[in-house]
Amino acid sequence: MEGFDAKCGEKLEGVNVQVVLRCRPLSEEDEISRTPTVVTCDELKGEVLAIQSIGNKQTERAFVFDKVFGPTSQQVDLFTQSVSPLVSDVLEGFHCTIFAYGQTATGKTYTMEGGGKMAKNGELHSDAGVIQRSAQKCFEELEAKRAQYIMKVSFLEIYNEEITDLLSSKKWEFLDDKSTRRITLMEDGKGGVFVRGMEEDIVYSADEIYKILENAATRRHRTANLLNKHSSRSHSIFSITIHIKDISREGQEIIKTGKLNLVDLAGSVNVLRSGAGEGRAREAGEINKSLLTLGRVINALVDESSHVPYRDSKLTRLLRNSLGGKTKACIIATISPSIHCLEETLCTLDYAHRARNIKSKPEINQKTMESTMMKDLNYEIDHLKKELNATNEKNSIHFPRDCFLQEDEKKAIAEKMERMELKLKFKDKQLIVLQELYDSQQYLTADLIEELDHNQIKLEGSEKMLLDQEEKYQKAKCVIRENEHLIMKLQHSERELVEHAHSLRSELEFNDADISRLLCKIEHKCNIEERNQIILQRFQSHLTQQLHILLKIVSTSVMEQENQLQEIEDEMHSFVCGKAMATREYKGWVEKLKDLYCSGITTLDGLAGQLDQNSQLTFGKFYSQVLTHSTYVDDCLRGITFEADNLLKELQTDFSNQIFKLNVFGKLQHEGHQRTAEATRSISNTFINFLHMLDVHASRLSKILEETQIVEDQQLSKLEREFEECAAIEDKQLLEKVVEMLTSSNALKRKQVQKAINALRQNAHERTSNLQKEVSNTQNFTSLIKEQWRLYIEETERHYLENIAAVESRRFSLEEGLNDCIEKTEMGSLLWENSWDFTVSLGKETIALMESIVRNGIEANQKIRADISSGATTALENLDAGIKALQSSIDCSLESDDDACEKINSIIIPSLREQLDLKSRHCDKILEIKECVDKCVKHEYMGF
Ligand SMILES: Nc1ncnc2c1ncn2[C@@H]1O[C@H](COP(=O)(O)OP(=O)(O)OP(=O)(O)O)[C@@H](O)[C@H]1O
Repeated sequence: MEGFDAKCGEKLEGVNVQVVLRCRPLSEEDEISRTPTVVTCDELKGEVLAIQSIGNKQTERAFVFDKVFGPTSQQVDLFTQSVSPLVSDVLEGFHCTIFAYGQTATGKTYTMEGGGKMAKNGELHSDAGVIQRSAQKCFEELEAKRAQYIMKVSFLEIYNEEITDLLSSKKWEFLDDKSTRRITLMEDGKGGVFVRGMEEDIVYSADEIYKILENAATRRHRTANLLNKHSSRSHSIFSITIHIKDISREGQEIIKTGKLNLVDLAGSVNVLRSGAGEGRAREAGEINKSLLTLGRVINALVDESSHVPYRDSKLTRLLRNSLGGKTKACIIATISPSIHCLEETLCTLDYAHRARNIKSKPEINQKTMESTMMKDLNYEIDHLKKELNATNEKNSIHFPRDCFLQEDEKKAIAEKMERMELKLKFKDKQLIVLQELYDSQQYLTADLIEELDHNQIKLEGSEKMLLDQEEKYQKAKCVIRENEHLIMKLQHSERELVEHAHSLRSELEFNDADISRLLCKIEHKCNIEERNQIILQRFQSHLTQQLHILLKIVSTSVMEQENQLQEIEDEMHSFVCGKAMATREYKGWVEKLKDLYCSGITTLDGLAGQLDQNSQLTFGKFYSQVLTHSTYVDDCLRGITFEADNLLKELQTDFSNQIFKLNVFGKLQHEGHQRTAEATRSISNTFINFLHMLDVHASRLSKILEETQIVEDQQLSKLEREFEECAAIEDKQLLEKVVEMLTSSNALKRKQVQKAINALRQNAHERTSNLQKEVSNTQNFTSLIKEQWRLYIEETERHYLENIAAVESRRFSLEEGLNDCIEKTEMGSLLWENSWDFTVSLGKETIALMESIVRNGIEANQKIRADISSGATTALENLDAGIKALQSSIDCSLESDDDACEKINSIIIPSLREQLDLKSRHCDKILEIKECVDKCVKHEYMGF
């Protein structure tokens, strides 16, 4: 039908595509959940307002369309106002297309096919869609005009860029055989396309169309269940073609051909939001491809671009004439008022609004009967054959009733039928020949497919080998990982050993620090002893000084006594001289007194000498004791120092031995590490080489595979191309030179196919031998690497055992050395404890001795003091007795002696006072010495 001669058609000026908008009501769920609406429809103005919230702002976007149908609009309203005029145009000979475009579930199918409820008693249901209503209108109008017509319908579905004929009843029985079910688009050689293998049903009433729709719906339902198909993801095209016989103004018989395409497009759902999985994404992608291409076609048409990408999808190829061509087009854009669909709604509104700018140049398709019959005969043969088959099946011939209204026409048609039957027989023969050709082609194709399968199997074998290699590679990787793990463990144990050695070293250092602390203590002790010596020396000097002072005081006192006695003697001498006469008789008494005094003084002198002697003796004892003590301490310290020195020297020697051993051990460890590192480095190099080789082989393999694929693809596509070309050429020429062409074509094809097969075999053979070579290379290399790896493992194990033995022996010797150290340290500490006890006991003994010495000295001094006191008392008593005797002798004699007596008294009293003073000073000094000794001994020496 695309092949009508347009020159005879009426031409109209370019008209814009009509775009109507339909907004569905809210769904029940939306009503229940009180979903807000964001779309307002003004049917009178033909305007739609969409309210958009961006942030806190609300913006309204207005879109104007040719017609707007709000949520309350009915099916009949839409049909009457927008579709019905187009149906009238179809009956005038125009080609018209109605697209339903919009988001999923916005009512495209509802608008086109209705709500599923069919007509009852010839009355359409209020839910009936555009298809039913159009069909009804066509029949009603044609019947009303009593026109002669033939009406045919076709129903196609495009899903994943594959076309399915929804009318082909036979084919639906072989759902598994995809090749029989799918039909293809072919170029008609005049710039148009036709659907090869598509069935067109001749219909005589609207009811038949309803039935067809019902059947197609059932089939689609079955397909949906079998292939997980859904109307949302497929495009459907329902076409009604009407050939109407008419009389032109010039009185010529003409045939007008009107066609109405009713297109229910796939839902324009956002692919990303659809949650499509891998398979679904492909589906969505393909649908998107069709929709995108439709969008691009619309854009190109709006922009009046030089290239319109009709060929990019099957949908646009099929509907090429419907947009921007000679067809009148109407787009019914469907939207939902729900806020949840706002984004898609805005897209639909933009898309539809833009489509309003598309212009097309509709033409009436009408031809004279003769030319139509002549020119379309070839095209009609196929269809007539089908019609004949259909009528044969029903055992009668069906033509529209109106075709038989006149006898002339009946005769003409009968003649025509005869002619056509003859032609049909001829065509049948041609068809048989063609069928044979087709069968031979099928065999060839089957052979080729078999060859391809064979190659595929080989390819799969190669892939399997590659997978095996990959598996081996993975295993080798695992072994490497295990060995790495082993090496890491070894390194870990080595680290632990080093840490242990460090801890031992730190313990030794700690012991060293202990020993140095002990040395410090010894030094401190020496210092204390030195200080004690100094204190003792100071005490000694102080005591000597005090004793000197005491001696001095005693000698001064003796001198003073002598002076005083001298004075007394002088006085007495003068007294004696002055009073020689008067005192002669008392001379004896004085002589006696003098003797008494002399004896007292002598006693005192002896006592003082005794004191001096006693002090010197005490001092000598004390000094000798101090000397003995200091000699003891010196000897003791010297012995201890000697012992400590020896001990320290031994310890130092031990330490240096240990350090030497540690150094040796560290060196050995270092060497072991180096050995391990070198071995690891060598093995890693080997493995890197191995991996590199594997990479090289793998890349070579993939390259070979790629080359094979490319070559095979090229050859196959070349073969396909050649076949296509050949088929196309044959299609054209077969009608004229079927026999010659068949022969030459068969020979040519055989030759080409043979050539291609030979080339394929050759290539496959070459690739297989290459692959085998590569695989044997890889195997050799892998076995080499395995051997190297085994050697490496053995060497590593040997090193590991050696290292462990070395570490064990070093550890043992270190332990021994340390035990030695510990024993010596314990001995040292025992020695120090003994020396400390000895020093303490020595100190205690010395203190006790000194105390006893000092106590004896004090006692002796006290005794001397008591003796002196008793001596002095005796002397005083004797003096008192002498004086009393003298007084009693002179009391009654000489008053003049009073002066002499007073003078003597004046000398004697100060002398007595001085004596008392001397006595008290002597006592004080003794006390001072005692205090000083106490202080020295208790506070400074004993350290209280
Ligand atoms: N204008 C309307 N009035 C009443 N019901 C409607 C209307 N539009 C759509 N519906 C209902 O909404 C549901 C979905 O509609 P429909 O299947 O026609 O959507 P669709 O756009 O064809 O979806 P898809 O793209 O998935 O094929 C149906 O149950 C239909 O009855």
